[in-house]
Amino acid sequence: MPPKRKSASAAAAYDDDDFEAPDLDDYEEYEEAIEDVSDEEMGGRRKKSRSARQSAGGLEAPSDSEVPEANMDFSKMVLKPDHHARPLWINPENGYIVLEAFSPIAEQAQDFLVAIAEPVSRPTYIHEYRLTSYSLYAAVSVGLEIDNILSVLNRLSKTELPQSTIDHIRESTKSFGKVKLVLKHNRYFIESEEAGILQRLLKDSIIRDARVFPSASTAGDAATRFLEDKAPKRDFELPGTKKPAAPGAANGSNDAEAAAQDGNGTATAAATAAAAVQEEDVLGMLLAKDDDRDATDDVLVHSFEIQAAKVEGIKKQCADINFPMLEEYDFRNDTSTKNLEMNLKPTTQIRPYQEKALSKMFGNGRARSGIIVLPCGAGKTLVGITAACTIRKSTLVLCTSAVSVQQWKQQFLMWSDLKANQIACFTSEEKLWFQGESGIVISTYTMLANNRKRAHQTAEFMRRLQSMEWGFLLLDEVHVVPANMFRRVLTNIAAHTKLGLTATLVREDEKIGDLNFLIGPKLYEANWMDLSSQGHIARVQCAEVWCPMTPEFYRAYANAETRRKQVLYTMNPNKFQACQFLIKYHEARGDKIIVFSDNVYALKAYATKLNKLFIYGGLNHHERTLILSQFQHNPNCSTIFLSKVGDTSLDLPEATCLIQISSHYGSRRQEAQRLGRILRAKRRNDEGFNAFFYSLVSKDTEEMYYSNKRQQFLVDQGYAFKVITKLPGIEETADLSFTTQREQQELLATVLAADAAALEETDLALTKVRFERGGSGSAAASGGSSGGSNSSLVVTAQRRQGNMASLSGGDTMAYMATRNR
Ligand SMILES: Nc1ncnc2c1ncn2[C@@H]1O[C@H](COP(=O)(O)OP(=O)(O)OP(=O)(O)O)[C@@H](O)[C@H]1O
Repeated sequence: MPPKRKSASAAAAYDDDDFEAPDLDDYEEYEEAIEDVSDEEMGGRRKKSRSARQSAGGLEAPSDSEVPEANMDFSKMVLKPDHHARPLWINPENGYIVLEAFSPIAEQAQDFLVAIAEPVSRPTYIHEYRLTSYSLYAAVSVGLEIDNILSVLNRLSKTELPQSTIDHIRESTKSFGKVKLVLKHNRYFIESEEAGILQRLLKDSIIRDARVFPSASTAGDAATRFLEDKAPKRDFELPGTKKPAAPGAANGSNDAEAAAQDGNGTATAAATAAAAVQEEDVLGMLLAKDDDRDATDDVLVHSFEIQAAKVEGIKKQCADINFPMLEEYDFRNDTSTKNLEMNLKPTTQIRPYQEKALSKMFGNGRARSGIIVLPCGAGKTLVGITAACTIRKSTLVLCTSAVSVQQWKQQFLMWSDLKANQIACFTSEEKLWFQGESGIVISTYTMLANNRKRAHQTAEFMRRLQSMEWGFLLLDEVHVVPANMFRRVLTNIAAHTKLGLTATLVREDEKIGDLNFLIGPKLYEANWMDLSSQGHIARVQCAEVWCPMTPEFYRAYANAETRRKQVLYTMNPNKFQACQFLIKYHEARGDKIIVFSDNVYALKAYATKLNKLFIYGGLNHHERTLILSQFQHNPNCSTIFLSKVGDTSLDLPEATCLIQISSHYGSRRQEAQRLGRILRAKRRNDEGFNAFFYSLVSKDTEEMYYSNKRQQFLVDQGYAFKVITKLPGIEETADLSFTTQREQQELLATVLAADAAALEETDLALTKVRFERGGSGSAAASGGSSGGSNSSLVVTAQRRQGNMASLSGGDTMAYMATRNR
C-alpha cells in the first residue's frame, strides 16, 4: 500500500495531532518533509531538489557528488616560511579548507571559518570546511567584506592563497550584500548604497512592475527617483547583558600566549610563531571592520519602494539575477508597529555562544533575517526569546508540536518578564488571544498551514493572526518544514524579521537550500564538541551494538516483504535481550533511560513485555504529559519508550541514557535529534559524568547499512561511535526474555501472524488508538548484572579469562573505517 507508507513515514517530521483529520493533500506535503528516504527514492529527489534550488535563484551549494574530483597532488605547493604557525590548508581545486584544530590560534580561525564556509567535519584534530556560494552569501550578510575575507584567509593559510580560490570568492560574491529589502513604516523598500545597482534592477521588468512611485502626498520623496536615507548608527546591545566583547586581536593574542605557555618545545615554537601571526592582527582587522560597518555617518543609501504583495516574487527575481537581497528590519525606528514591553529577567544570563549568535543577527542595529544553528540542547529557545526581547514587537513562534508550544510558553515565562496572559497558544486545544495590543502567539506549523475549512473559533484566531503585523517570526526546528508549507505560512503572515532555529541543517533531499531563500542565510553555527567540552551540553559515549539475528528470525527475514523485514530485525530476540540488559544496567546506575523505536508494533511489544510506559502518536497531549511527568518525577519510572514523536523538542533534562531499537532508514537528522535528548542532561557537570547513546542494530541486515549512514552527521560533529559486538556481562544476566528456543519461536510466530495493518501502524493522530499503558510505571529497579563494573559500559575494562582476541578487545569490538563524504 504505497500511499499509506508515505503517510506513515511522514509522521517523522511532525506531531500532527493538532488536526482532526488531515487529508491526503497534507500527506503529500508532509512527505516532502521527509529527509531520509530509501536509496531508490533518493535519485529522483536529488534531481527534483536540484532544479528546485536552481529555481531558488542561483545560490546553489553543490552537493557532495557534484563537487569536482580534486587533483590531490599537492607536491608543488609552496609553503610559506612560517607555515607551521598558520593553521589552514586550502585546496586550490575544490574550495575545501582544512584547519589544524590543534593550532594555538585554531579557535579564532574557527570563528572566522564558520562565518565564511560550511563546516563539513569537525572531529578533534582536523576540521574540514567548504566554501560555497551559500556560505559566502551568509558571510556577506553578516557584514564581512570580500577584501577582508581574502586577506584573513591568506594570513591563516600555509600557502599563498590559490588564485582559483580568490577568483571563486570574488566571482560568487561580486553582487552579494549590495541590495537590501527593508520594511519601514509598513512599506517595503529596496535599498542599495550604489544607485547604479538600483538602476540595473529597474531594468528588469518584474522588478520595475512592482515599483511604487511616490504619490503627490509624498512629494518630498518624489524629488528624486531614489529616496535617500542615512545608514543607521550601530548601537546594538542585548537586553540584560553587557555589550559583546569586541572579538579580535586582544583575545586572540591571549589565547595564543596561553597556548605558548603550556605547550612543549615544538608547541611553544609554533605558538610563538602563531603569536607573530596574531601581531598582524589577523582577525581583529576583519572583525573590527564588521562591527564598524554601519557606523559611517556619511553613507548615502538609495532606495525605491515596491508593492508589499509582490515581495516574495521580487526576492526570487533578485536572487535569480544574482543580486540576493539581505532582509533587515529597522525595528528601533518602526513607529507603526506596536511595541511590546518585554525584557529578559535580571537573573537571565545568556551564554557566550548564544550572545555571539545574536550579535550576528543584530550586528548593525537592525534585525537580520536568517538561521542560527546550535546543537540540540544548547538553548536555541533562549536565543529566540532574547531576540524577541531585543526587537520588542509582537512575536509569532512556530514549532512542530503541541508539546513544544507549551515548552516555549513556559520558557518565555521563565526567562522574560512577560505575564502568562501576554502569551497566547494556538493549538487544537487552546485558542485564547493575548491581552493587550501586542503580545506573543505560539503555535505549530500545521495549525497555520492548514487551508481546509476550520471551526469558527479557529478561523477567528487565524483571521487575527493574518491581520496583525508581526515584528518577529520565530521558526523552531526550521529544517523539518517543507518549502510548500513554509510558503503557505509566510504568505499568510506579515512579519518584519524571520529567525529560523535548528540543530541539524541537513536534509537528505537537499532542500536545505530553500531555507536560504525563504528565510535568509545561516547567520551562525556552533561547534558541538566545543560546547560539550565547556559543559554547556553533555559529554556522550556513543555505541553501536551489533546483535546477531537468531537463525529462525534470519530465515524469516530473508523471505519477508519490506515492512515485515523491519519488524523482524527490530524484534530479533538478541536485540530484545540487549535492550533489556542495557535498561537493567543503566537503571542500576541511576540513569533515566529513553528507548526510541520508530516502529510502533515493536514499541508496544517491547514496552508491554518489559512493563514500561510508552508514548506514541496515538496518545493525546494530556496522556503524553502524564507519562513525561512520571518519567521526570517518579523515581520508580526510570525508563520510557518513545516513538518518533519524541525525536525533537522534548526537554527532558533527567534523561541520561538513550537506547535506539528502531529508526528511520539512514536519517542523519533523526540520529542527531535523538542524541539531543540527552545533551541537556541535568547531571552533565557532575564529575566524570557521561551520557550514553546506544544504537542496537541487527547484524547482517539492512539496518547495518542505514546505521552507518545515520551516524555521519554526528561523526562530522566529532562524535566517535564504538562498535560493540558483545555486551560484557549479558550472558551472566538472569531473567532475560526470549532466551529459550521455544520463547523465540513463539515470538517469531506472533510477528509472522500479525496482519500487515498492525505492522504498519503509524504515529499519525489519524490512527486513533486508545490509551494503552505498557505497565504501572514501576521500573524494575533490580540491579542488573553489570559485569561487575560501575564504570561506563562502553569503556568497561574487566579482568576475565579469554583468548588473544579477547585480550585485545577483538571479540566484543569491531572497527569500521568510514568515509565522511
Ligand atoms: N543561558 C542559559 N542559562 C541557563 N540555562 C540555559 C541557558 N540556555 C539554555 N538553557 C537551558 O538548556 C536547556 C536546553 O535549552 P533548549 O530547550 O532551548 O535547547 P534547544 O537548543 O532548543 O534543544 P533542541 O534542539 O533539542 O530542542 C533548557 O533546559 C534551558 O533552560
